Amino acid sequence: MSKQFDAAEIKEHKSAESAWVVVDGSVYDVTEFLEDHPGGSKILLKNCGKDSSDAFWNYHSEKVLKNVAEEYKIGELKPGAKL
Ligand code: HEM
Repeated sequence: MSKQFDAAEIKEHKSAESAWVVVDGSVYDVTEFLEDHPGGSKILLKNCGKDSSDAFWNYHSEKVLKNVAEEYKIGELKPGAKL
């Protein structure tokens, strides 16, 4: 079973030292990806520490989630957790 995170923990990871994004209930540690993000580190960092599903789907296809994000997945948002 994958690791589950509560909202408080996710919110702590919103800096270049540790940057997590949540898309559709999955949690991704994108710290190492910030500088490689084709859309730039700034916009990605701005969306860390929170649920960025809407922002994510504005700019990416399903392929990006499956092929690129998967590598950075560290777990799931706890069911019922409110971000
Ligand atoms: C797991 C997190 C993310 C991954 C793995 C990721 C990956 C990528 C990739 C591979 C691209 C290249 C374009 C493509 O292939 O579609 C891209 C572009 C982009 N991403 Fe992300 N991204 C992530 C999160 C975000 C978030 C949260 C935002 C916030 C809005 C964002 C904004 C953008 C923008 C603005 C572009 C440029 C789009 C363009 O040039 O048309 N990304 N991203």
